[in-house]
This record gives sequence, structure tokens and C-alpha cells, in this order.
Amino acid sequence: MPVNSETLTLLAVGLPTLVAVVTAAALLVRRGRPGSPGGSESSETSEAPTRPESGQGAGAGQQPTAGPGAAGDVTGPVPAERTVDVATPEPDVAVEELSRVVPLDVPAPVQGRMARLRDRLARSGSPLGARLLTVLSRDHLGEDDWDELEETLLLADIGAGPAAELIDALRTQARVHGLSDPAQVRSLLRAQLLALVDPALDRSLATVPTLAEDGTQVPAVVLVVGVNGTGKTTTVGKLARVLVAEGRTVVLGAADTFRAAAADQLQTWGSRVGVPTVRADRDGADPAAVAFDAVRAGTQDGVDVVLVDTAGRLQNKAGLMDELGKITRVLTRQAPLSEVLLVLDATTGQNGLNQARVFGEVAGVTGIVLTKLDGTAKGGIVVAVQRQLGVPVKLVGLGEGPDDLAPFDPEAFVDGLLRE
Ligand SMILES: Nc1nc2c(ncn2[C@@H]2O[C@H](COP(=O)(O)OP(=O)(O)OP(=O)(O)O)[C@@H](O)[C@H]2O)c(=O)[nH]1
Repeated sequence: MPVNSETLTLLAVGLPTLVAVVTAAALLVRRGRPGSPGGSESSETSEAPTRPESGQGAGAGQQPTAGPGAAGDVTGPVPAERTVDVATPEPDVAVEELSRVVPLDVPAPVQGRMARLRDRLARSGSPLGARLLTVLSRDHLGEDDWDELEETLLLADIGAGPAAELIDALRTQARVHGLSDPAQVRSLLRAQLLALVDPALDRSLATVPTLAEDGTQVPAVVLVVGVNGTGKTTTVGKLARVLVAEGRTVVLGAADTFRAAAADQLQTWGSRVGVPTVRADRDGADPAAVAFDAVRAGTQDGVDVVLVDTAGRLQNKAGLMDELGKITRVLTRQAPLSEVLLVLDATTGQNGLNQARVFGEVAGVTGIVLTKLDGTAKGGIVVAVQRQLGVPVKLVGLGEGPDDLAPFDPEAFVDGLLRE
């Protein structure tokens, strides 16, 4: 299309206006966040984060709503298109404009997400299931074939114990009924893999607020931990969208004060769906204080869920693990932790399992989020990590898109592995 002078005039007038409005939106989210971030520091030794006295509340006027998804699971109806709730006590022209000009994202429906993303599992490298089926379809399986099957399972990070269990079950089947019927072999393998993934585990997320003794609503607090680069901040952002899709009200706590851009990254995720972020105003602030402020703000505003992002911690850095211990102690003084989600990168194999063990000891992990499952053929890590930690995989990351996070569905997962 040719650019004429009329178009240029429109651009010259319209673009700065839009930029101004979007800038106002960003400022409002900062201004409306609870507690003064400058007052969020606390003494490392006293474990007593400073509590700002005049925090405005996380929601910048956002009123708590009883969401339709208040049943503890992560499925639910999709809200209609929404805009930022602008019911602030102070009239503000920029706020009114914001509600007209910046429509919020409408997150994708949560139900069935994993089935929709199943192709990503099948596309990733050479899927475990396909390789197993190739060996099992050979005539007269010999010891070499069984060894190859075991090796395939081990290479997929399923773990020695589960690999042996699966091989035993397949050998028994081969002895009793034979493995000549491909459809039967496939359904046997499916059943065995499913049993290892354990569909009976409770994978629901505890995201329902509770009532304190004095009758005030206490938000569900979800702490997200894990080493750097595993996808914690991204997961918190995606999870906020999942909760918004269910009609929940959410506050984000940017307790990753270690990495400069993490709070900005988180705030961007939140602002896209109208969720405010509590953050410190300088790098290196006390993460426990920020987490504390976020929960306090969420409580004041009566929101349903507070999601707290933390810095990437290396398990061999004792100081950082101490810091995580401090965050959990400080938070539990305000509200019980509903969930401690450990984010693990599915591509890191055994190293991820070692991380899982250490975090399990320090933080009392209640669920695993396996990210980057779209980029690995090592789907067996789901089985290994559940065995290692004794807690279920609750969510999986299947891409970098905003809605590429799915409640873990064992059947869809196994079907993805077996897809050809
Ligand atoms: N392919 C893929 N990439 C992902 C997934 N989840 C996160 N990522 C990417 O992983 C990278 C790191 O994500 P972050 O959320 O910044 O990781 P972090 O754990 O918060 O990192 P630190 O703040 O340094 O501790 C980003 O490029 C994300 O887009 C996923 O499920 N699939």
C-alpha cells in the first residue's frame, strides 16, 4: 500500500498518543503496586522484612472477584475480552484512556491444552515411544533387542528402576502372549508407560484462597523455585494467564532481585493480562521482603492467588539456598504456602534430578513444572523426577508462546510419546 501524506499525518499524531498511553499504563502498574518497594528491605540476619505502612494494594484498585474456577483445578471457562480494571480511588485521565486503548490478552482456554500441544511432543527429536515400537516390532526379540530397549529407556532419562519394570512387563507379555500383533504391542506399551507416569497422582494446583480466623480472605501463595534459566519467570507469567483464564485474581511477586531484568520481564507478563506485579525498586533488594510485600498486598486486596518468582539458585551455593529457606519462613508467617513449584528444564537430564533432590530438601516442593518438554526426546524425565522426589509433575512447558503451559495430563503425554 503506498504511504501518502494523510497516512503519515495519522502516524505522526497517533503513534505518540499510543506510546503515551502505554507508558501511562506501565507507570500506573508500578504506582499501584502495594507497599513501597523502597521500604521493602529487610535485615538478612533478623529475617524481619520491613512492612511499608501505607501500601495501596496490589490491584491498583482491582476488586477481588470470586472466580468461576474456584474449584482447585486449572481448567475452566475463558473470560470474555477484558481491559484493565481502572476503578482507582483517584480519578486519572490516563487511567480512563488506558481502559479504552489497551485491550488485554485473552489467554487460551486451559482445558485440553496438552492434547492440543501433543504434536510438539511427537515432533521433538526421535520420540521415545516410536523408538520402542520399532524394536518391539522386530521378529523374535533376542537379548540384544531387550538390551536396546533398556538402553533406549535409559537414554530417555526414565531411570534404571522404571526401565527395569517396563522391560520385565514386556518380557512377560512376550512370553505369555507373544508380541506379534502390532496393535496389541502398542496398547501394552501405552498401558505400561501410563502406569509408570502414574495417573492416580493428584496433579491439581492448590490455588483456592482460605479464610483466616478473623474471617479475612488469605490468598493461596504459590512459590516458584529452581535454578537459573529453567524457565521460572516465564512459567510464572504463563501460570498467571492460566489463572486469569479461570477467572481468578492474581498478584505477582518479583522476588528474583538477583537478575536485573527479571522483574521487568515478570511485569510485562502480568500487564498483558491485567495482573499487577509487586517489585523492588533496585537490584539486589531482599527477595524475602519483596515476597512478603506481595503476599501482604494480595491479602489486602483480597486476591485469590499470589505467585512469587524467585532467583535462579545453584544448589551448591549454600548462601542462595539459605535465602530460599528465609523466603519460605518469612512467607509462612503471613500465610501458609499453598504450593512450592520446582521448575525443571526437561533437557537437563540427570542434573535436573540432582537439583530436584536439593530443592525438595530445602523448600518442601509440592509439584514439578517441567519446561522445554517441546525440545527434548527425553520425556522419561517425567517418570524419573516423580520417583526421585515423590511429588507429581503438575504442569509442563511446551514452547515459548504465552499459552504454551499445560496442566500435565498423563494420557495425552503418553499418547504424544507414542505418536508416529
Ligand atoms: N522451548 C521452550 N522454551 C522455554 C520454555 N519455558 C521457558 N523457556 C525459555 O527459557 C528461557 C529462560 O526462561 P526464564 O523464564 O527467563 O528462566 P528463569 O528460570 O526465570 O531464569 P533466571 O531468572 O535467570 O533464573 C527463555 O528463553 C524462555 O522463553 C518451554 O516450555 N519451552
